[in-house]
Amino acid sequence: MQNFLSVKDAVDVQALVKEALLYKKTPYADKHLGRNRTMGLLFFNSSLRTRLSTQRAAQNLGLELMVMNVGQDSWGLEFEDGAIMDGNKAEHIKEAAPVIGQYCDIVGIRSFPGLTDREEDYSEKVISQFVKNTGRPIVSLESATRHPLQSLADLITIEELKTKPRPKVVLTWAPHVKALPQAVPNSFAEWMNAADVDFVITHPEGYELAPEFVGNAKVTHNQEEAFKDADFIYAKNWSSYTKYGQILNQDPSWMVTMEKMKLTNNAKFMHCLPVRRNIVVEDAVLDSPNSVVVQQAGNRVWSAQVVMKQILLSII
Ligand SMILES: CCC[C@H](NC(C)=O)C(=O)O
Ligand SMILES: NC(=O)OP(=O)(O)O
Repeated sequence: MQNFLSVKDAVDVQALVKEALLYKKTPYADKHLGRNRTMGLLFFNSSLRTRLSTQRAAQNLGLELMVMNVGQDSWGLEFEDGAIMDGNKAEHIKEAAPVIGQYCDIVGIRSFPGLTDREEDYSEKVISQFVKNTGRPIVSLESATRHPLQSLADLITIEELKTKPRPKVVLTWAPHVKALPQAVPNSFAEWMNAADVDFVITHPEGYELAPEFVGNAKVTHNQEEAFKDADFIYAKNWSSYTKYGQILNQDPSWMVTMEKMKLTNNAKFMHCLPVRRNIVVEDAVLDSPNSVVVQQAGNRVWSAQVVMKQILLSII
């Protein structure tokens, strides 16, 4: 595994899930694999789960760690080719990335989209420049259009909790007070399309995701219809892709409630977190035994650990 940017970097998705579940039972099985190796974690944006779970996974593999908040701890970085750097960016990615590559054997990058220029965001301008210039394997800690470590953890959770060979999994849009990226739903959709699940996406009109992520999923604007007989409900807000970065709808009727969960086949409730209680989902659902959001977040360690193992095996 050269880089981990999307499901395409997982040669065998099911094998990755099985290895991750094995790590869950034996977390220190490869405790020395990362000995004398260093991983750098660069955050352009906030994080709790990604920041802590990737550090724990690295520790389980004996990796040394460096963590940096880009822009606060380091210089502001310029990504424009040919830029005349007379603004507030002190360093160009063409220097910063290879220098980081001098210190780190693997580099994780979190960089959210700007949500104003769709072409720029969907070209993955930031993470692709790190891939081009660092000279080391790059792991996405959520990029402009994907969040693969989250999606692998989501699939691990579904695999360990499913009660039938091919569960019905529903990705439902839910309201939010801010315009959020499409990265999590995009990534969840492409991993579900790569898994053996009956996958349904439901959202209001105007929130269609990019076709390359929707794939063969069934799509409906009727949320109640989608919830019928579902085994997993995955709630997430995202801003419009078609009217890029806009909030078109804050209709509270799309919030996930116990009433709606009663339409399902006793479904588990999933969310990548952080979640806005009583905006995205009502307290009663999050506080019910059907909510698996904490177990799902715990699986981020095994998701990161199995990816780091694959990357380490490619550089040792
Ligand atoms: C893991 C989710 C990170 C981010 N969420 C927020 C609230 O910014 C998002 O929606 O992409
Ligand atoms: N789900 C997730 O990636 O959480 P953080 O943004 O807190 O890392």
